[in-house]
Amino acid sequence: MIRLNLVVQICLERMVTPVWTVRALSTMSRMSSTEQLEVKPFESIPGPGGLHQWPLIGSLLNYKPFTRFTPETLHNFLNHMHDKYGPVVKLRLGSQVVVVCDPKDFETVYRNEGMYPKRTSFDLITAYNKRNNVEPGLSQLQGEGWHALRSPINKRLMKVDSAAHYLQQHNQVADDLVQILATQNLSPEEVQKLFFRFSAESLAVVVFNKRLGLLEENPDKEALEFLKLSETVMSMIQKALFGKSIAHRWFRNSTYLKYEAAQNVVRRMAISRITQEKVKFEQMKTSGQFKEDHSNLLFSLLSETNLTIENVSNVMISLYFGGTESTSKYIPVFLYNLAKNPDKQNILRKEILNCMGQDDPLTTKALSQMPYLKAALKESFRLSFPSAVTSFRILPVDVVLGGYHVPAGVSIFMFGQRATRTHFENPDQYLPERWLRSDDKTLRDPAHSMIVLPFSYGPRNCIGQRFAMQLLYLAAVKILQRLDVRIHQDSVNGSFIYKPFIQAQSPIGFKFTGVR
Ligand code: HEM
Repeated sequence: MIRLNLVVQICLERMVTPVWTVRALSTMSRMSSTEQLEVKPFESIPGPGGLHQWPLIGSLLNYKPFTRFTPETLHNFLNHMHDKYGPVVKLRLGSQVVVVCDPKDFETVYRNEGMYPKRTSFDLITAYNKRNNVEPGLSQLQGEGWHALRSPINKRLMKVDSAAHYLQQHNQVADDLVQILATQNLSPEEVQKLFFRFSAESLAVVVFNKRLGLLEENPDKEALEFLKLSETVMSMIQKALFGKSIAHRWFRNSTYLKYEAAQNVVRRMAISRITQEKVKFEQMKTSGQFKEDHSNLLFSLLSETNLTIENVSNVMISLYFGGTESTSKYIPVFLYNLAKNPDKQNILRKEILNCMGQDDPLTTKALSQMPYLKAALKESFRLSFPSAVTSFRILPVDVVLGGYHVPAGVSIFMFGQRATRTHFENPDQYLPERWLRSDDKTLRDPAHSMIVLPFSYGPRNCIGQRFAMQLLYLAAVKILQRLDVRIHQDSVNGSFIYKPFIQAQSPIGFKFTGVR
């Protein structure tokens, strides 16, 4: 029972897509009539049989004490399944799911997801919304309702320069982060918390139009309260996601009550801040100071006449929660790959110092001159994928995956992590060079564009990816500009788990020393 919940959810929220890898899907060839004749029936997809296919028990049998796997090592379990059964596997993971690991199959799934791609929503949030009469946010909605909310945000957030509007303020937040790392001797746990504060502070600039002061020596009481409650909200979602709470669906258990109490206050605080900004916005409009250029996300959404304060607040809360945990967890992973590979770190630092010196802020111009930085992050995504499964979809139509017929309505997991190993030479090495273009403009190590999709793909991909990339670039650039990053010998050695985003099994022991 416990695992059931986990299973469906585990993968659904972290599917990943970078702007740079997207290739036109129209290149996918249609199947010939001979190939269609060879399609094997759904029933013949290999996978564990017998009790393993039973609705409830089947899911439980995947994990400890029946196997060596846990929900946090789902990626290892899925690898084990593919080793045993091949590239298409049928499993019980909550419901019956089909897991695929061939990028050609990912392409087929994305190509057939339709206008309103479907992903299961978080049941804890759904329960809260229903009981409190709160309108669902982006990640909870499906169908036309999802599309109606996503469209106005999409046109703003997915613009090439959507994050750049906040770059100056984000530089300041990153400077504060580096100052703390350079001057304070923090424990691995404190460094991890610091990255959380960095992400929360940076996203607050976007969703509330102002800094909260979380990196100050003595942050203000309300800001700290907001941070603490945000942490409670996220840890309760995590608990429900991992099957440690299931009863919240039917009654207010302790996980639900903690979530509800924290979420009520977070919502109140968010609505109050956004209402204050609305007043400011109205004044700017009256005095003719407001320019309809969509670059300030909050003002721009407040200017939409069909969105209420409640709608705008819901969107902003979705962005804040969608972005803080994911980004803060990935910063140390990226740094870990650079710290473990000092030669690559030095190449990157050289590029940074060539483009912007030791004290300058990161600008869009400098960013455009840093191919190694982009390759370094992409290679980090390949080697240390942010989520156990790239993406998860329930399709509206039948498809053929790996030669098997998969009917509409079946849950499909796209297990990109396996592809990030099988499609590359020296897959366990951190080699940013594999993404650099050589003189003849061909990739040195060409790979299918559907393999490394940290933000998933298509109309339901990660809406905050430009912000995530900006913060990851900034954290790396600003830190390497001033500091050399190493790992304490006794610290983690590449052992990562997923909760639901990647994180080191225990906080990484970084050593930061000045490079001046
Ligand atoms: C390293 C950081 C991040 C990773 C790896 C990540 C990954 C993902 C993935 C994989 C999805 C599901 C996409 C799909 O099903 O196709 C998603 C959805 C989402 N992400 Fe992110 N994300 C990150 C940062 C952010 C940030 C910074 C924000 C906000 C500013 C954000 C907001 C959201 C929202 C609101 C959704 C739901 C979109 C929808 O259902 O329409 N994420 N993210």
